[in-house]
Amino acid sequence: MGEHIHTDLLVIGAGSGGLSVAAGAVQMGARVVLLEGGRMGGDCLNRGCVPSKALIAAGKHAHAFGTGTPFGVSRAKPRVDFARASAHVRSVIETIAPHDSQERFEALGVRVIREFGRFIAHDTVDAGPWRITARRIVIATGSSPMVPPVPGLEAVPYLTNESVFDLEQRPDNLLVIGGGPIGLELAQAHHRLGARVTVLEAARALGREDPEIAALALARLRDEGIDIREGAKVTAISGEPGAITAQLEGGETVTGSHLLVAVGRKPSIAALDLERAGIAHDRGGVIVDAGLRTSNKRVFAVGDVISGGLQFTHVAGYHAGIVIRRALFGLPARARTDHLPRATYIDPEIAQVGLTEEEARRRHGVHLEVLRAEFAGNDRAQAERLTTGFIKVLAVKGRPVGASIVGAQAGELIQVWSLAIANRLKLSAFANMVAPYPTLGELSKRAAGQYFAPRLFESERVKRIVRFVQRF
Ligand SMILES: Cc1cc2nc3c(=O)[nH]c(=O)nc-3n(C[C@H](O)[C@H](O)[C@H](O)COP(=O)(O)OP(=O)(O)OC[C@H]3O[C@@H](n4cnc5c(N)ncnc54)[C@H](O)[C@@H]3O)c2cc1C
Ligand SMILES: NC(=O)c1ccc[n+]([C@@H]2O[C@H](COP(=O)([O-])OP(=O)(O)OC[C@H]3O[C@@H](n4cnc5c(N)ncnc54)[C@H](O)[C@@H]3O)[C@@H](O)[C@H]2O)c1
Repeated sequence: MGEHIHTDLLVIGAGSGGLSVAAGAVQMGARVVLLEGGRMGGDCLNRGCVPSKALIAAGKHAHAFGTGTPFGVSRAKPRVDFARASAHVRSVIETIAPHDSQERFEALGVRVIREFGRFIAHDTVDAGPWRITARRIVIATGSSPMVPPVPGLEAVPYLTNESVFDLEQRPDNLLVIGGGPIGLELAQAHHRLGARVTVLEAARALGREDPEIAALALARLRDEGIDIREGAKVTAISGEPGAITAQLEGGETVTGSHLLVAVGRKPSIAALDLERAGIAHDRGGVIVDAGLRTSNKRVFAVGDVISGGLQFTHVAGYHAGIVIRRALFGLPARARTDHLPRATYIDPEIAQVGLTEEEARRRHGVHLEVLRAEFAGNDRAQAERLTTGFIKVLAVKGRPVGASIVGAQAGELIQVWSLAIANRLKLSAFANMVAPYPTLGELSKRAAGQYFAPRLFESERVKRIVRFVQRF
């Protein structure tokens, strides 16, 4: 047995959530121990956001060879060196890695132990030869790819987000099971780098998004040549390396050289022995209250491991702030969800914050006003021929309660709406703002303007006032 460590805060997992908790807490003077059994940086850095966005960027360069004609730049067939694209992905990870590294965290004063942890008591965790007893413990163990119980799947080589970024050779014909953000981002990136891609989605692709937004995005992906099949339930898998066949309900079969499974996530809790610490959980993960506290009062959870939570890096970071306030300062901080944005980095990009139109209509009924601005009506979008897309703002009594965007830079454009919803700003805040011309950002002002236009331009009262003032 190694050392028995006593500390203020023990963080289990050094991914987006755990690193943020550890960095914040140690800089505020707490004694912090951080456990990481795998790679520092967790999924986002090593197998998630960072490699996927890097591969998408490579795909964008290849795609640009075919889109210049309207600008007077003739099309050409790109020669893609997939191994170099992979090297680019690795080098982006390596460049960012020092920020999440053991060295950096040790320099901050965190005691980093590279072992998997498991509870042995309410306040104590074993990790390799170490035993750690802590006043507060944060579970930040994240999630791993869910593998559906499809007969035959285990007998063929299949890829997940844990292996797909290690490919050195382009898959010629990629089958993707799952039409969520992981499936579609990776489908488009590989397609642009020269793969044939078929997406098999059991229900509706982009099923969480506003249906109008999903429809527009999916139409574009299909136009590009990606075969997206919805309502395509895979009932069996067979084959061998290089020729894998998915059988669909109804009997149809689809064959590809590679298979990527992207059907959602399962929480990483199996090895934690949560029962030993009296921590309630279900299939979705660790159960927490609004303050992110588990059924064990000294234990909190952040990020993907939370049951029913939103699984994004920025959400894990937001959770970290709540836990620091509660665990270190005893403040009654509570996690909100109404202001949390998300973006899916397909082209056209999709972004959402707050309620969708459907949700807003259900909650606010006749009080809901839907404000829109089309990319085609924006001068910068015209200049760049980025005219596919729109922004939809859901407004109630002069305030935004949600915004949905599809189109170029949606993830950037959503941010003013995140700011507005987080701070309960009124739409008049957008009217007061001046946006530089010509920018896509003017779309937000245009959408907000839709709220005031009928009130100003169609109001008999306003017209009477103007006529009256003009007499003097
Ligand atoms: C392909 C893909 C693309 C994505 N793209 C985006 C994106 O663009 N934007 C976005 O916001 N989100 C994205 N995500 C989601 C994002 O990666 C996660 O939401 C985020 O990583 C969650 O952070 P976390 O800290 O909860 O967990 P993780 O980052 O998974 O970290 C958990 C860590 O805990 C460690 N661990 C597990 N069990 C133990 C244990 N018992 N003891 C010690 N250590 C343990 C693991 O090794 C891991 O390092 C993407 C995910 C994937 C898979
Ligand atoms: N841009 C981003 O921020 C980003 C990118 C990737 C992932 N993520 C995060 O990771 C999470 C997981 O992503 P995901 O795409 O794996 O999951 P998801 O749950 O969002 O989508 C999975 C899809 O697979 C389908 N599916 C499930 N079982 C199936 C089956 N047997 N056959 C065919 N289809 C099936 C579902 O209907 C669903 O549409 C996301 O919810 C998100 O939080 C975020």
